[in-house]
Amino acid sequence: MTHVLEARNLVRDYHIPGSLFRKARTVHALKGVSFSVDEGKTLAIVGESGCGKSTLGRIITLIDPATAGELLIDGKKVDIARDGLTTEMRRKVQIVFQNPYGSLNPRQKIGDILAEPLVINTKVPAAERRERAMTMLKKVGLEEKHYNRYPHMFSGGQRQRIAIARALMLNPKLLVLDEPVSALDLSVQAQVLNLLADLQDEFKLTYVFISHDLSVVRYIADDVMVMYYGEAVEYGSRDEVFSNPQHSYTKTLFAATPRADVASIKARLARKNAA
Ligand SMILES: Nc1ncnc2c1ncn2[C@@H]1O[C@H](COP(=O)(O)OP(=O)(O)OP(=O)(O)O)[C@@H](O)[C@H]1O
Repeated sequence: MTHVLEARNLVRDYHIPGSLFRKARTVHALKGVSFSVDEGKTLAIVGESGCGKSTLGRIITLIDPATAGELLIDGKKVDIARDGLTTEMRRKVQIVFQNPYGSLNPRQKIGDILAEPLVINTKVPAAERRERAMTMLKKVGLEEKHYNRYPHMFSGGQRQRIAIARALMLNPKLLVLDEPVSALDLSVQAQVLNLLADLQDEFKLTYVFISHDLSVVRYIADDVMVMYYGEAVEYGSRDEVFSNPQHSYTKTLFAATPRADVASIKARLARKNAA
């Protein structure tokens, strides 16, 4: 079976120019990271701040280039230097960021926010754009009456639903979710995680879920990759990694994390495991 996403030995260096007070230096943000994700599955990428999670997310989403390595999306090799990237390839991968306040244009109505990816990337006529935006609003648990409202009129959880809806407008295969629930209250986190699980089932979506929160990862992930200073120090199925962490960093990380599972998260996990 072809993986929806495969990374082989991805490397990313950042060159920081020198100044009067400091020598030029290179930050090795990713030091050769390899993994794959199959259709409909979720790979969680965990690690503390600065370990390279977001750098990896930006490379997978084709926002940033890698310095070396190979990236395959849906079996097709991506030019990691980004030259010659096709629109089709870009449409297959979308990203949802942590901050639903910052990622939506405050001056745009929700309907226009959702239609924008279609305006930029397709020739879909206006009436159909409106219809597709309305349909997507309902898929993420919002209503038609929200179409003409502005982002500031929504709660944090609703805004994250809007960001998810926008990411799905081009029917991507892969969603990179960069700390998508970290800014939300615990009960709202559970609702958004359940929505993501439902959308994954419905659209056979593949997720790369970037998080520092192990209770969330435990709920959402099929596989887990633990990163530490730009390296994958642990990579395996969720159960393997959680029940038998190998690396000393992972053991410390797990020991330091409170088990704050929400009741509804547990219920959903039980349903997922029983399926
Ligand atoms: N544009 C950049 N220029 C220089 N260094 C960078 C840049 N982006 C990231 N880095 C460095 O690369 C390393 C990895 O950063 P990255 O943001 O990927 O980590 P992270 O695990 O996502 O952290 P956080 O959770 O805080 O976002 C860090 O040392 C960071 O300082």
